[in-house]
Parts: sequence; C-alpha cells; structure tokens
Amino acid sequence: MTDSLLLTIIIVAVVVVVGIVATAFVAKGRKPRTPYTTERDADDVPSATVAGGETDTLEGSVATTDGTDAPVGVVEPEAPVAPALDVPEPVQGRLARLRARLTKSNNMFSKGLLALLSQDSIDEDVWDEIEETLLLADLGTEPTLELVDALRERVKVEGSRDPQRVKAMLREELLKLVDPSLDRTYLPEPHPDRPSIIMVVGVNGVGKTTTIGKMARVLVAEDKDVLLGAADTFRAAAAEQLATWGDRVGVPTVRSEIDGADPASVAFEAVSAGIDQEVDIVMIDTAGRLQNKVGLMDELGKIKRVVEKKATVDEVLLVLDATTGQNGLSQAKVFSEVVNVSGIVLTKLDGTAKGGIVVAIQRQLGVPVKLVGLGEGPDDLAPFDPEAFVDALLEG
Ligand SMILES: Nc1nc2c(ncn2[C@@H]2O[C@H](COP(=O)(O)OP(=O)(O)OP(=O)(O)O)[C@@H](O)[C@H]2O)c(=O)[nH]1
Repeated sequence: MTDSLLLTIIIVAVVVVVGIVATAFVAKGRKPRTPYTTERDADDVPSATVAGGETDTLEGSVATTDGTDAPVGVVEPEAPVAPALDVPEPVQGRLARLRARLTKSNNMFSKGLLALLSQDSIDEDVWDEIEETLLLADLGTEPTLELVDALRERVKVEGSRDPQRVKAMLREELLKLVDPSLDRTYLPEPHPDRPSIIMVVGVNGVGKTTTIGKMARVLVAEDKDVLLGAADTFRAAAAEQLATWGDRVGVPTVRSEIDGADPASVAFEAVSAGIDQEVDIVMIDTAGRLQNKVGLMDELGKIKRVVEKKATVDEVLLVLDATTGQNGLSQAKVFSEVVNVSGIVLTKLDGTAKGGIVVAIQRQLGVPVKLVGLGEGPDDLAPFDPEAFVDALLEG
C-alpha cells in the first residue's frame, strides 16, 4: 500500500516536472510577435511548408461565377528556399543594359532628327520633316508642335548650326516634354501596421503578369517581402504564370484553384494573407477584358472596394503596350475612368522606335510613366528615368 502510494507520488512528480520543462521550451521557441514594422518577423514564413513544397491552404473560400465555393490558397514557393532561387540582377547593372537596348530601338529616330537639325540651312521643308519624325515617334500632335516651335525659335536666336549645340537644345526641349518634375516613385511609403497594396490593371496581353513577376524580382533585390495575388481568374494560365514568377524568387502567390473564381475574393484573401504574414507589399494581378466597359468597371471597382475592407490600395499601375500607339491611349482613358490610376508601366519599348508615346500618355492622362519594360527577360524592367530616357533616344 505504502509502496503503491510512493509510486503514485513519484509518477505525479515526474509528470509535473516534465510538464514545466516542456512549457518552458515551447515558450522559449515561440518568438513574441513584434508590432508590425516594415521588416518581416522570422516566424512569418512557414519554412517547413516552403521547403516541403506543400500548399498552405488558407481558411475560407471564394465564390465562383457559377455560384459554387472554391478554396483559395497561398501557394508557397515550390523550390527549396536557399540554393534554388534566382538572384535578380541588381538595379544599376540592369539600367545600363536596358539603356543600351532603348538606344538601339530608337536609333532611327535620333539619327533622322540630328541629321535634319544639323543641315546648313533649315528651311520650311526641313522643319516639316522634323515634325513628321516626331509624330512618327508617337510624341503626339501638341507636344510635337511645341517642340518644333521652341527649337525653331532657339535655332533662329542662336544662329548655331553646330551639331553638338543643336543636339543639346533638342535634349533640353525633349526633357521639358518628358517632365522630370513628376513623382515617379512606384513604391508606396511603408505602413506601420499593414502591407502596401499595388493593384496592376490593363487589357489582356499588354504584359501585366510579366510586369508583376519582374517587379517582384526588383523588390526582392531591394530586400522587400512580397506576396502576389492572382485575381486574374479569367485566363486559365494566368495564375499559374504568376505563381511561377513568384516561385523563382521565393515569393508566395495567393490564388484560387478554380478558373472563373470571383477575383475580388482572391484579392481579399491575398491582402489578408499579406497582413498575416507581415509582408511589405502585396501586388494584385487583374484581368482586363475591355470588350465590356461596364463589366470591367464593375470588376475592378469591386476588387478595390473589397480589398479596402482590409487596407487601402496605395498604387494602381496601368500597364500599356508601347507598340500599340494610339490604341494604347484610348485604353488608358477607359481605365483611368474606372480606377484612379497612379502610374503607368510602359511595356515592350524594346520593340518600337515610338518612344515619344511616353510624352503622349503623360499628357493625356496626367499620370507619370513610372516603369518601362524593355524585353521578355526576367530582369528587363526598369524604373523610368527621364534624363536617361532622353539620352538613350538621342544616342543613336
Ligand atoms: N518584348 C517585350 N515583351 C514583353 C514585355 N513585357 C511583356 N512582354 C510579353 O508580352 C506577352 C504578354 O504578357 P503577359 O504578362 O502574359 O500579359 P497580360 O497582360 O498579363 O495578359 P493577360 O493575362 O491575358 O491579361 C508575353 O509574351 C510577355 O513575354 C516587354 O517589355 N518587352
């Protein structure tokens, strides 16, 4: 009897001691949550999930257009975190390479203009040719006339035929049109308690998904924590494409497993996941079917409204394809009527000598070009720098 009582006491004592030790270990292992700063806490990424390549499905579901519920999940990057991830090209190296590409595609523009301007006598015909060259570069009628008038005046007053001097005047006048005073920051100010939200809009095929992928790389290179939201549920492969871009640099993507899911719900889940994971920036991809303006307006408006239940949308970037010229301008107008566009991303500038479209777009929309796409490669995106842009145009 005494033996069994003693045994019971020993067992109870052992259980109590083990319990205390275990609790102490658990408490030590769990990092206290810090107030939300721009730095993500080490405990935010479920590293076991990332390394195992499994899908961490969020609670909740998404209403599909056919009325059924579809799960929305965070697709954590599939690759093991450390060695397999791409290391994006640093911004400086990228800019030098992309500038050379811009110069190449606008070679004819600058050669033609400079040849015309350095002739012995610039008569009316030459001025007409200059005007035509600028119009062909998609500068737009009003800016072209402004530039030609200003140059005519300066050439007359200075009486200089020196090609270097004329080139300097042209540079100054072009730069005025591109307007270096506009605010071109594409990264919103960080918030103390939530991620910044960037929504990316534009018609299909202009390069939205590609641009988000490239931006994620730029941001990762700048040491930001990013999360992507695949709210382009219209095109079947879009979410997959976005997640692949994310995987390459270790950025998670929130997407629905069902095509045609409600894009606003996916966007909402993405922002919720971004808040939970304390990321710096959530980027939301959207679909852009322009055939039906009312539908587009409803969809984009709803995405914005729903997201704003959780956080304000800091930046709405409109992606435009530089090769579409005037068409791009009318698309831009429709989008700016629907959402409050805060910046333009001009893609495919590598494939056109119509760099003047930068001026035309800014004039029409009153919104600055903030980024330019100069190729299909993963690091072919650059912040728009007016001086470097004008220099590249004139370096041909
Ligand atoms: N040359 C060049 N091609 C680009 C550039 N940006 C995107 N592209 C290409 O344009 C094509 C369309 O790009 P996506 O990103 O799929 O376009 P999207 O706007 O997301 O299209 P939807 O998902 O259908 O709405 C792809 O083949 C890209 O590689 C660029 O700056 N230069």
